[in-house]
Amino acid sequence: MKMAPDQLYREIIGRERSFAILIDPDKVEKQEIILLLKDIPSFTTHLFVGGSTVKSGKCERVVKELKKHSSLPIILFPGDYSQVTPEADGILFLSLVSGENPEYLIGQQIKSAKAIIASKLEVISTAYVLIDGGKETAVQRVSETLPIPQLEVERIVSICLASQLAGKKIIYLEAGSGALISVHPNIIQAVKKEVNLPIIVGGGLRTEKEIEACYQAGANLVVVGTAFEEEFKQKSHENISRVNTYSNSR
Ligand SMILES: CC(C)=CCC/C(C)=C/CC/C(C)=C/CC/C(C)=C/COP(=O)(O)OP(=O)(O)O
Ligand SMILES: O=P(O)(O)OC[C@@H](O)CO
Ligand SMILES: [Mg+2]
Repeated sequence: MKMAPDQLYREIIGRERSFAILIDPDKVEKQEIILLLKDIPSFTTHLFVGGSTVKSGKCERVVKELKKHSSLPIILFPGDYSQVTPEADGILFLSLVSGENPEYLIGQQIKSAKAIIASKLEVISTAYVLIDGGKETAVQRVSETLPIPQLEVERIVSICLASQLAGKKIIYLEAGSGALISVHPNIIQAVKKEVNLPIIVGGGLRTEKEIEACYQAGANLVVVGTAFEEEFKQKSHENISRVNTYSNSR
C-alpha cells in the first residue's frame, strides 16, 4: 500500500498520546536488539534512533536490525548528517533553534539534503529547543550552544513562534539526554497555548508520573532514552549473573 507523504506526522497529530523509546546506536549492540525490543513498554508507539556521537555505519546496522524484529515506525533523531539511514521510516529534520550555531541551524541540513531526497524517509521539519536540564549534556557539548534557562518561558515561546512562522512542523522541547531536571510542565503549557504546532518532550524523564505530567501539559509525544537504557542494562546484568551462578554451581 502506498503511504501518504505525511503519514507519520498525521498519526502523531491524530493520536492523543504518542510515546517513543530512544535507541542510541552507540549504546546498543546488534545482538542485544531482540531482547531490548521485548522490554519496551507496551504503550510504545515509535522507536527513535540517534545520538549526539555515533560511529559511522552503526546507525544503519541498528536500524536494519530493528526493522527485522519490530513493526513500530522508526524515526531517525540524528545528531549529524552521517546518521541518515534510508531504511528508517522517517526523520526528524532538526534545526537547533535555541542556539545560534550555523552548523546546527543549516550546516548539517545542507550536508544531509541529497541523501534524504534520494530516500523514502518521511521528513518532519523539527524546531529543536535545548532547555537547561541541570547539567551539561551531550547536545550542548557537541553543538557548542547554551541551553535556555527554564525560567525564560517567554523566550522559549518566542523561539517556538518564530519556528512556526519559518514553517517548522513540530517542536521538540529537549532537556538533554540524562538531564537532572526535565522540561517543566509550565513551559510545555505555555508553548501549547501560544504555538500552533504539536510538541515532543524529552530529556531526563524517569517516572510514569513525570511522563503523565508532560501529556497533561500538552505534549503530543514523549521520549524516554536513558531510563529505559539503564533498566535494560540492569536486567541484562542480572541475567548474566544468574547464568554465572548457575554454571558455577554445577
Ligand atoms: C538534519 C540532520 C541530518 C541533522 C540534524 C543535526 C542537528 C541540528 C542536531 C542538533 C544537535 C544534536 C547534537 C542533537 C542530538 C540529538 C540526540 C540524538 C540526542 C540523543 O542523546 P545523546 O545526546 O546521544 O545522549 P547520551 O549522552 O545519553 O548518549
Ligand atoms: O535519555 P533521556 O534523558 O530519556 O532523553 C531522551 C531524549 O530527549 C534525549 O535527546
Ligand atoms: Mg549518545
